Amino acid sequence: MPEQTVSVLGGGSFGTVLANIIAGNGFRVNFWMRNSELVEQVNALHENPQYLPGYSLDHKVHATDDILRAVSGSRTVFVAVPSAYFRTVVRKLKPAVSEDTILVSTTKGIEAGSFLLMSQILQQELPQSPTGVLSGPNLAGEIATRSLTGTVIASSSESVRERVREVLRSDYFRVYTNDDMFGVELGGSLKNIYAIIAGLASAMGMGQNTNSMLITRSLTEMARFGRELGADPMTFLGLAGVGDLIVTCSSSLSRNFRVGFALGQGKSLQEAVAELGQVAEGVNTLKQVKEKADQLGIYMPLASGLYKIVYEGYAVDQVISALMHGEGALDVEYEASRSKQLTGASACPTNS
Ligand SMILES: NC(=O)C1=CN([C@@H]2O[C@H](COP(=O)(O)OP(=O)(O)OC[C@H]3O[C@@H](n4cnc5c(N)ncnc54)[C@H](O)[C@@H]3O)[C@@H](O)[C@H]2O)C=CC1
Ligand SMILES: O=C(CO)COP(=O)(O)O
Repeated sequence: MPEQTVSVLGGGSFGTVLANIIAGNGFRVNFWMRNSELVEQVNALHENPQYLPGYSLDHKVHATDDILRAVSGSRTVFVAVPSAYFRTVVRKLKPAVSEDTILVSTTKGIEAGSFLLMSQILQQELPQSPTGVLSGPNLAGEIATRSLTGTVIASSSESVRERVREVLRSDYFRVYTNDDMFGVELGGSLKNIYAIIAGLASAMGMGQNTNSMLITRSLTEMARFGRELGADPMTFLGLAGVGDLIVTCSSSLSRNFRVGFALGQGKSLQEAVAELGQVAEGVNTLKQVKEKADQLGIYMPLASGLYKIVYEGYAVDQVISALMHGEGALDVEYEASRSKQLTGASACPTNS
């Protein structure tokens, strides 16, 4: 059987571990990145010294800076570039993809202005190709050390789900499936907001009680927002929802957590982002989600509180005090959602 080719676009840490898992499964991987100097280093050293120094890459990983060559002849293309550049990058693929090319986004962000998720951008720009979304508690640094990891491939197409499982599953990477692509993708984007809050709380010396409350209330808020936008709220109970929320709210490997931590140390957003030197998608996602929640009247006290701190200059203490003294709140919102169905009333009359 001839060697099959898979493409991975984006030479950051996640693109790098994905390329290596796929190559380890016997596929040739065309690994695209913009930076031609990095291409040479990756091909010569079999390592990505900028993003994952010391992590050996399979010899079936071939880096290139030619995006059309990277995708031609490939049936499956993973896109792992930051959301701010996603549309520009995928537009370039037009001449090289067809209805036989499966396109999978791994990017956990929301387009500014349009509120489109990355799979929706794929469908706009390359409507003939079937799409999927890969999401879950997948810190690249831990995948690189072969920590046992679970991920989710979400797509309405069974053949997309099956193909991605075939390409990615391995001894240390288990692939689950979900057909609620919108919910999975939204969960992956929303959790970055709450990871920033968890990082901030950690820098303030808060303990596990606080972290636990934050994660649980964040999950409520995410599911509430998702349900209003048409996601299946049950999706948030899976790996791409609560799973990813737990890991990014608990690990300093998360860039969003680290931005929050820097904010909690009293640094400005600009300082926090500059110090990170990589993309923390939650910074933009917060803006998009706050705007959407305001437009639709969705109650999001945690996201709104963070927005006040980050974008409106409120003192952290003032925001925390308002949250802690909020009006009575339900622990589990099942009753609230049921009463909404029965009465048509707002789903979220209570405070977080
Ligand atoms: N790093 C991680 O642990 C995980 C990341 N993700 C998601 O995957 C996406 C990619 O993340 P990472 O791989 O961590 O890398 P990253 O976000 O640091 O950057 C990815 C790559 O995109 C490139 N890039 C930057 N600007 C570009 C532009 N204008 N045009 C083309 N390429 C550009 C960078 O040079 C880098 O090679 C993010 O949206 C993230 O949410 C998902 C799961 C885990
Ligand atoms: O999404 C991730 C892990 O699942 C990575 O999180 P960060 O982008 O915060 O590093």
